[in-house]
Amino acid sequence: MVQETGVLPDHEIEVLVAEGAIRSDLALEAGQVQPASLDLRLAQDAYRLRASFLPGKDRTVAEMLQEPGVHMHRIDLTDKGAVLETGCVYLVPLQEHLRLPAGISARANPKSSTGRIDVFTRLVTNRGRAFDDVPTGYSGPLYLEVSPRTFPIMVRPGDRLAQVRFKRKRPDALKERVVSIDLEPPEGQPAGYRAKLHSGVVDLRGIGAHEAGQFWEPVYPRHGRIVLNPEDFYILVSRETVKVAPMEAAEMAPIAPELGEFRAHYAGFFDPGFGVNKGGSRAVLEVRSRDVPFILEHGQPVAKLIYEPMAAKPSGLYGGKGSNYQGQGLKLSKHFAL
Ligand SMILES: O=c1ccn([C@H]2C[C@H](O)[C@@H](COP(=O)(O)OP(=O)(O)OP(=O)(O)O)O2)c(=O)[nH]1
Repeated sequence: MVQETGVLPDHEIEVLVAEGAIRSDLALEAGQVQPASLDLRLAQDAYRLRASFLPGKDRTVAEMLQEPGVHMHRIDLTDKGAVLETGCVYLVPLQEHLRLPAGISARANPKSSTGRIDVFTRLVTNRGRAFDDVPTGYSGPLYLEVSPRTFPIMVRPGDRLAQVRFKRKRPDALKERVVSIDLEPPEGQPAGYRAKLHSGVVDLRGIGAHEAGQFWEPVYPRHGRIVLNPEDFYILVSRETVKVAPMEAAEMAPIAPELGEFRAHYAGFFDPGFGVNKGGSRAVLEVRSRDVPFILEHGQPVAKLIYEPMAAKPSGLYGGKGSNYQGQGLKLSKHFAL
């Protein structure tokens, strides 16, 4: 049954494609429509920006890019791809364009695999005054701001770094669940991983092709505690198992600004069906401390999951073919082999 309000499932996203509300230069690929989101694909070039920007209510992104000093150079991704460097901000046009009907808005997030390699992405739209939110009625192109933080990344046209959810009206949250950190792993096992700096390029097409030990070192807590070094990026795991029912979609959000100077996630969408499996699935958390060293303790709340209703049940749920993180415990991104 289709609800008045809620997050659109795969089959309703396909209707948006058929009706021209989602258009793209090339036909959609298999797996691009997920249970409650659409993966967005990089187009053919990338602009190295001097600094991140929002166009503001009177300008398109293309107009902004033409202003003096906004971008430093254009990089062609089409030949052998290109390496995006750490510490730099890039803007990449996406293959997908939107012409949203009244009552449908969209919201983007990095994909989990993107967040897990410490690549920060945000969606930018014409006349946009906020990142990642696309208002109802938006008609125009989409751009992705990409900034690799720890590892340089090799990208090519068609790579899918971010995803977008579509919402009918403004669904009220169904519930919230606090997510806390697990720093008491089984005997002899790490509680997480810390990224090694200056370790090499991560090729986004290289699934399982990178030796984990070259890029990560295991983290072993003492007495259920670790100290986050402000320069470093950590992959940790939730103490709770997370479950998202077929008629729900969840998004991870900061728990409260007063919680301290660290952030516990970059990639926030949890699909319908996630964790609905024997044994459950943990949330993988991307953690970074800002400015000061920070003591993290077992069971400390670090984020919350906000659950929203689906507008209808998806035809496919998370955990089917092509899902990389169902049933996960502590897990690095799919690019690494342990
Ligand atoms: O910070 C996060 C974000 C997501 N997830 C889980 C829930 C989500 O349902 C699943 C897959 O997320 P996403 O679709 O963003 O990842 P992906 O990179 O596309 O992986 P897959 O290929 O498995 O879809 O990973 C986490 O554990 N931590």
